[in-house]
Amino acid sequence: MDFTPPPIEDGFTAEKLFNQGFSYTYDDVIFLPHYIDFPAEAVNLSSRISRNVPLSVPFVASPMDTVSESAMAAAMASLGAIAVIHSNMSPSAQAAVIRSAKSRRVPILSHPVFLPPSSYIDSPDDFADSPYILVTESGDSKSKLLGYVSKESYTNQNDKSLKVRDYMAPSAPITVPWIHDLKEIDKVLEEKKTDFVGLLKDNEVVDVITKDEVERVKGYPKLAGPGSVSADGEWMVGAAIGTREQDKERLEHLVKAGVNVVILDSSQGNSSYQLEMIKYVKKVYPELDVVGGNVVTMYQAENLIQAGVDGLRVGMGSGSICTTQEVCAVGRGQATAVYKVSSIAYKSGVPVIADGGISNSGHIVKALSLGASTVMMGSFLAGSTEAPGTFEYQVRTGAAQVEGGIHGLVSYEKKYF
Ligand SMILES: NC(=O)C1=CN([C@@H]2O[C@H](COP(=O)(O)OP(=O)(O)OC[C@H]3O[C@@H](n4cnc5c(N)ncnc54)[C@H](O)[C@@H]3O)[C@@H](O)[C@H]2O)C=CC1
Ligand SMILES: O=c1[nH]c(=O)c2[nH+]cn([C@@H]3O[C@H](COP(=O)(O)O)[C@@H](O)[C@H]3O)c2[nH]1
Ligand SMILES: [K+]
Repeated sequence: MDFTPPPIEDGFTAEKLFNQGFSYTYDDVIFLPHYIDFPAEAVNLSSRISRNVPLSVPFVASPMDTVSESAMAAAMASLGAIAVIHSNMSPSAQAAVIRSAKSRRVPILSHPVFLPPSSYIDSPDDFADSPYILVTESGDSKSKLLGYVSKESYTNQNDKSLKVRDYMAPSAPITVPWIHDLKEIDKVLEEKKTDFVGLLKDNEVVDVITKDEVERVKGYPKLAGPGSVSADGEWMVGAAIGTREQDKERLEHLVKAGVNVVILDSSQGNSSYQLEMIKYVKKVYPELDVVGGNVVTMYQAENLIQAGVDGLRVGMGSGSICTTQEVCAVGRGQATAVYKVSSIAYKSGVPVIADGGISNSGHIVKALSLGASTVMMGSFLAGSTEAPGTFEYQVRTGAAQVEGGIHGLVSYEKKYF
């Protein structure tokens, strides 16, 4: 950068601000504007959730049962981000969620509905949130496709006493292999002049993708990189485990399902239990990245780094529904926690996940500018999965805004408040 800033000390450097004994949350601090000498598009958001797991977009969906299961994991991976599957389910169920997310190629959430030919449709609700009902020989996703009924043809159908076979579209819907990505699906929709296709995996219809959905997702702001695809060409998925004996068996299931990074899910990560688990993972699965936490102090972080973690999850009491500070009287303002832990983690090449308390893209810019490599979100993402598809848009506009936001900051040599 050819611009040399004028020697005017104005505001506080981060070094000074975060060493006065106070603890700041994101909303207690704001950066001073500086000098811009590159376009927002020049900001590259690609990052790493842990030492060896790269992301095109620095967002991580939190291991919460209201946030991260297969739909969120597929959507995050397709956007170049990642989700961490929660562990409030059996090990085999958690492994199945990982497999289902890794076996998709489109970020569109669909829940296909199937009926046998001799059944009736009683109300539009029978369509659930799918615009089509597929008619198959035995009414399930694995049997022969016979035809389909669209929601509007059902509502226009005046004689509701008819069986679906009497008014279904006679031609079986077009199907394509599940491994088709959006571009390939779009081509088939054009060529076959159809409004939707079924995705077939081992002769089972696993998804129904409509033209409208493809148009909607295509319209999103461009994203920096490809989806977060692992070396084996599959989408990347994370998973949370605890630090008890039975979590070692859980981990075995997850590794077999292809998990790419495992997060030790604890409100206080600096414990003998977690140190043991970190050493266990590094010994038994040296190829697997393990993230330790949660931590908020340099001492906690140092212990986990010495034990061999590949990432640190930072936050105590920072989550929107977090009760740690009220319940246990421990925690730290998230801006201070991220700044302090990042200030030593980067010396060991350990990426920091700023976990919790994100409710707007300004918080994301702050977390990343204070030293985090990625931000982990729960409530900011949870609301969007109700309306399938808003989630992708939220992340994409978040990424675009963050590109813009960081744009004004990274031109700093040091950060001023
Ligand atoms: N920032 C925050 O406040 C965070 C809160 N959480 C939430 O808290 C939930 C669980 O966190 P924790 O209760 O801390 O779970 P935890 O599993 O870390 O601890 C639960 C209790 O079990 C004990 N324990 C853990 N491993 C043990 C072992 N091997 N042998 C004997 N005792 C052992 C712990 O000391 C603790 O008393 C997470 O699933 C998440 O929902 C999670 C992360 C961050
Ligand atoms: O004390 C807690 N009790 C809980 O039940 C709980 N659930 C989630 N979390 C933590 O909050 C983070 C998500 O925070 P946001 O919703 O603000 O993104 C998550 O990533 C967690 O760190 C919890 N903390
Ligand atoms: K939290």
